[in-house]
Amino acid sequence: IDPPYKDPTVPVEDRLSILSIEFEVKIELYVQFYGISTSKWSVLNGGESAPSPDTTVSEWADMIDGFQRSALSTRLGIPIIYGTDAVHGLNNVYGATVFPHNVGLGAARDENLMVRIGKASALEIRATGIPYTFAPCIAVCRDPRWGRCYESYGEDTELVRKMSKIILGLQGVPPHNHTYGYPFVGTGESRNVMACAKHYAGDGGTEGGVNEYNTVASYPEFFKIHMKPYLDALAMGVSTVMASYSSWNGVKMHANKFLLTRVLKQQLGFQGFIITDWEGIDRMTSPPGSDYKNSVKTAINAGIDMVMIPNNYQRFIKDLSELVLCGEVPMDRIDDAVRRILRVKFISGIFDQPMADRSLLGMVGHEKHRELAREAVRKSLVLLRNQKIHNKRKMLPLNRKAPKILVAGTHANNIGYQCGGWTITWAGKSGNTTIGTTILEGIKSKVSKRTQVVFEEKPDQQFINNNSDFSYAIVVVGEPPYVESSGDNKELTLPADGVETIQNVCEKLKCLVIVVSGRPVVIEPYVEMMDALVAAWLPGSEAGKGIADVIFGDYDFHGKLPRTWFRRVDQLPMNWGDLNYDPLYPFGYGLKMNLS
Ligand SMILES: OC[C@@H]1[C@@H](O)[C@H](O)[C@@H](O)c2nc(-c3ccccc3)cn21
Repeated sequence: IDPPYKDPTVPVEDRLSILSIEFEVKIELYVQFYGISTSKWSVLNGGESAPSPDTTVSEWADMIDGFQRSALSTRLGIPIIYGTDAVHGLNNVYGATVFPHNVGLGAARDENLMVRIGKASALEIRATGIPYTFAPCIAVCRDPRWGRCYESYGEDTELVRKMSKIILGLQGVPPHNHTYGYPFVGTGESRNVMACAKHYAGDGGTEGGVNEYNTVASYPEFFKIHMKPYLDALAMGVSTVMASYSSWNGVKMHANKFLLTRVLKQQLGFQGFIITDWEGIDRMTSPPGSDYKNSVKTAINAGIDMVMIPNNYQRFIKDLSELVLCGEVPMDRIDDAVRRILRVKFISGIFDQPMADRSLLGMVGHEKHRELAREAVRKSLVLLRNQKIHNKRKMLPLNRKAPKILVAGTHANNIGYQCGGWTITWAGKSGNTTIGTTILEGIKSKVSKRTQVVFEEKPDQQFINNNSDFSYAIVVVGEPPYVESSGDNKELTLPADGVETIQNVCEKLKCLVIVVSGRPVVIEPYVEMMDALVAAWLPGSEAGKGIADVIFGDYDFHGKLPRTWFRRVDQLPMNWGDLNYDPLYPFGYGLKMNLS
């Protein structure tokens, strides 16, 4: 007969108490690490440690079910929770729907769309057997020089709070009388996943936008700008919160007992679990890991419940065991962490349905999800400039019956570029990295059969002079993919080949420039030569269809800037509401074509 804690009809808190007593040796903490698993631990893949890019969904499910079977075969049979960064769809898995990155969703400002994206993402995540995603990032990016600015919904806290509704799609909608701060995951047929509000807190406020650095602010300012989105996450029943690598006023977040325990757990009443970032304990010191045992003590006593350890988990267990045995980490701190993790595991349904639901395999990359992503692309585009041509009609919407058009630019025919970082691989890559529609393909499918579409990635002046019969040109340029610290950038200039293409094309032809980037970039010097300018952010796998829908006039523009578009980087940081606010285009700016 199964022990009572395995009986789904027993209330969660009772299952919790029964199982907690069952623990033979309580000092074995839940160690979140990659690779091997046992009953009390869990498993994850970081951005770069997923199986090979061409792993099929069913091979993912086989792998994770394999981990789970080993966990269930132990004495207590406590299932693991496998975590992954599905931050804009199931972005690790080839063929999954890749939604626009958060900066574009912030431009769309559509809360209902966020819930639908969360639901669709949860179905695709669940198809692999994964019950847990390290999303959403609810950072409030205050400086676009930060390499993770595209993971933030915008510079404005209230906008980020609204977009955090994706949690309701990922985890399901809790009942109206749900206890504030108590984890919620729907376990019905909707197939939800555990979410993770990250990175707590102030990750988007570091000085100079330097990743993992230091956010300087008074507590009222820090709370108002960076912590308020966590109030919404707790209200929606977010199951987990990830601590930030960064510091507040010089104190590492992973060591901050006031913010982790006093505020988040005690004042706000968060009853899920707090997880470190990857090697977050190691990075509490410089060089990383240089005072490891003391960092373990500080982090666990500060309120960390689960620890993400990709490699040397044996050292962690040894150090923590010694710290508990000699009383430097109290047993009731361990009990609290274990209860929180088990609570979330019970609530997630993983005890009752530990194995992958193979009936969901067809959900990955489903046409309905791609249509949803196409809608998200449409709504994320921001029209920044739309000039009259020869004092007649405006550049946009484009004439889909034009006899001959030029499509140019490094980002016109490149799935990897339009998806950005966190796509198949951690940093993302150039080329045909997954299934989707490039911007060139979208244009070709939208124009008339008689229209000749010429694609030239980097046309020189000779090419333009030899082809003066183009009706107009569409130039698609932007940033190459980047992730975390590799995206930190003080100049924020377009790559030289992008600037050259704009100049070569737009000086001679009527041109629409589409910028594919994770953030505003330097464009003021070139704007005057553009007849139209669209910010497309990092639109994902369905960029081609969504962009063509709008620039040819089937839909009007909807997006508004989720962040200030600066003139020069020496103005940064510069956010809506600052004194000396002198942007090229202000927060909230966005034109329409006013289609009749
Ligand atoms: O992928 C797991 C987590 C992710 O959820 C966090 O948002 C992110 O800060 C993060 N950085 C690394 C990571 C950074 C450098 C080297 C190796 C891994 C791993 N992770």
